[in-house]
Amino acid sequence: MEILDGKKVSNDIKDEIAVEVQKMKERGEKVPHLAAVLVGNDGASLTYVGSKVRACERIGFESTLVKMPDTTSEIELLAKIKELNEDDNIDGFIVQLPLPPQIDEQKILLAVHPDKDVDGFHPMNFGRMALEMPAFISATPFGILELLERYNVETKGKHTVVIGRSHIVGRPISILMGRKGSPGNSTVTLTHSHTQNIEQIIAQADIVISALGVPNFLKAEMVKENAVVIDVGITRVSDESNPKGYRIVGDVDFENVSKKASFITPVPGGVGPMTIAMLLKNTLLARERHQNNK
Ligand SMILES: Nc1nc(=O)c2c([nH]1)NC[C@@H]1CN(c3ccc(C(=O)N[C@@H](CCC(=O)O)C(=O)O)cc3)C=[N+]21
Repeated sequence: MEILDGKKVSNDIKDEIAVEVQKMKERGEKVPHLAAVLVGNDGASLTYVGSKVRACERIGFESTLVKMPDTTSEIELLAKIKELNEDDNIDGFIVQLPLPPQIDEQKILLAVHPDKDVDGFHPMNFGRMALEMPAFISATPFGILELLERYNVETKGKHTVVIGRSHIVGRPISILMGRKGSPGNSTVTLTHSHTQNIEQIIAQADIVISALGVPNFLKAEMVKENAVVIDVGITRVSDESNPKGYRIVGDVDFENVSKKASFITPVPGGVGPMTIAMLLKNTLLARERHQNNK
């Protein structure tokens, strides 16, 4: 069994990006600038956005954190998005999800200019991704592809079973794994809450991607010998012995599944850190495209 070390690979990617930033500086070019909009003060969202901003600092990007109160109206958020769309200093931005209930998420995602949509959540980018056109690929699925590629995990002709059909992970990764090229060329089954005989389907998988958010869902008995197991679950469970008062757990019973898997991602330290690295990669791409369009 080999661990797909997202922590290490994400650090490698950040180092690679830092080299590119240094070259930009030497050419006298403006460095990439990422903005993140955070509405409200959800604890987990604050943590993630904080990590994104810190990562920007580390690699030499500029970053802006826009904090808005949880009473923000849809109109106010749309006005902020318009401002960021028009601000030539900002190469890319994200609106951290989830949003408070008074705000319609779909309206917000549609308002982000596709060229600045480094989350890849706009239907234009999703559609371009599905059609194998150049696009911003959302960071979590992009991170999974990058991990598979860097560890030379064969995906061609393999049966990939995706568990969960969320718009930000399950659905896009099910499309990406079946696209032409490498990683890709996989035969994909997308499973969800209405899937019948899900255990029989998972048992046939060469690659299992679990994006469910149910701790310990995937047990050793459920997976085929030598399967590749990607754990996208991140659930906070309270833990008094941890200084933070919680720890994060994945969907996979790592201790037992790892004995059977050929490759497996840990939680923490697997897909999570890759998400941040690929967001930075998308921001670098946005900067380069922006530069070339001038
Ligand atoms: N507009 C938007 N874009 C996102 O990309 C987005 C979002 N909204 N909302 C929430 C999810 C979740 N997400 C994570 C990012 C990093 C870790 C991460 O670094 N996890 C660490 C541990 C972090 C911890 O200790 O909590 C790990 O798995 O090792 C996890 C989850 C991005 N998301």
